[in-house]
Amino acid sequence: MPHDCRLYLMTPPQIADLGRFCGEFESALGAGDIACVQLRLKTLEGEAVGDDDVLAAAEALLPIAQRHDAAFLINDRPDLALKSGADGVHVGQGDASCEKARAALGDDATVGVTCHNSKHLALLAGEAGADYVAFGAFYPTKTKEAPTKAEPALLEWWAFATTLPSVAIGGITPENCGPLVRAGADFLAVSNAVWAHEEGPAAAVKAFEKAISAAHSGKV
Ligand SMILES: Cc1ncc(COP(=O)(O)OP(=O)(O)O)c(N)n1
Ligand SMILES: Cc1nc(C(=O)O)sc1CCOP(=O)(O)O
Ligand SMILES: [Mg+2]
Repeated sequence: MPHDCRLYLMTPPQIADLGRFCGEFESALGAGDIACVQLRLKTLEGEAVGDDDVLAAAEALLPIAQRHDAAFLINDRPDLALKSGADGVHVGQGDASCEKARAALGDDATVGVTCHNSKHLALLAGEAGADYVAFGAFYPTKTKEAPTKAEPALLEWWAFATTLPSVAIGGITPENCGPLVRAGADFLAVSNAVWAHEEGPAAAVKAFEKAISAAHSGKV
């Protein structure tokens, strides 16, 4: 039987109304087991998101994540992770290096690294001290223009070859997550499938839990 796979929730790239979003965030986290949250704010009407916006969102969301025992990571910026008191940071290949993020945040912080569909990048990230490696995109995604396409076989190989946790990302939904769970993904990183779910984020989280559990028990 595959080991447990858990949800890793990414915020939407834009949060227009932080007060309202806090309610949705609380309802998603209250609906099931979410291991980790990533605050991933990107451009708003073509304008780069300001540091103050990230810090304000972190200040509002971090206590909610803590109440629900979810680790809270900041995307891209080790400096803002440090300032906000987050548990860690997720860095991509064009962001600060894993080593720099670790030096800024210390040994206890969580540092995750984007590795696209590359065993080589993932092995380098592991050597550099990453706490997890992220592979993607597994499915077409509306959230960003993903530069690479990854296959479940990569997750299988990773789980066989190493003990470092893997995160699968990109267009993952309750309906398509089964092969990733069965391939040994430790975490499913999801955004649009939760925030744009027609019955709301709590229903989405419950649907993911059901689908993960069905995949573990071999029903899909
Ligand atoms: C868990 C996780 N995996 C991959 C990414 C993508 O990071 P990156 O390539 O730096 O792209 P942006 O998210 O910065 O657009 C991620 N954020 N989280
Ligand atoms: C942020 C991100 N990175 C990806 C990668 O392939 O590295 S795919 C992606 C988008 C994830 O959001 P959704 O669940 O809405 O598809
Ligand atoms: Mg990045």
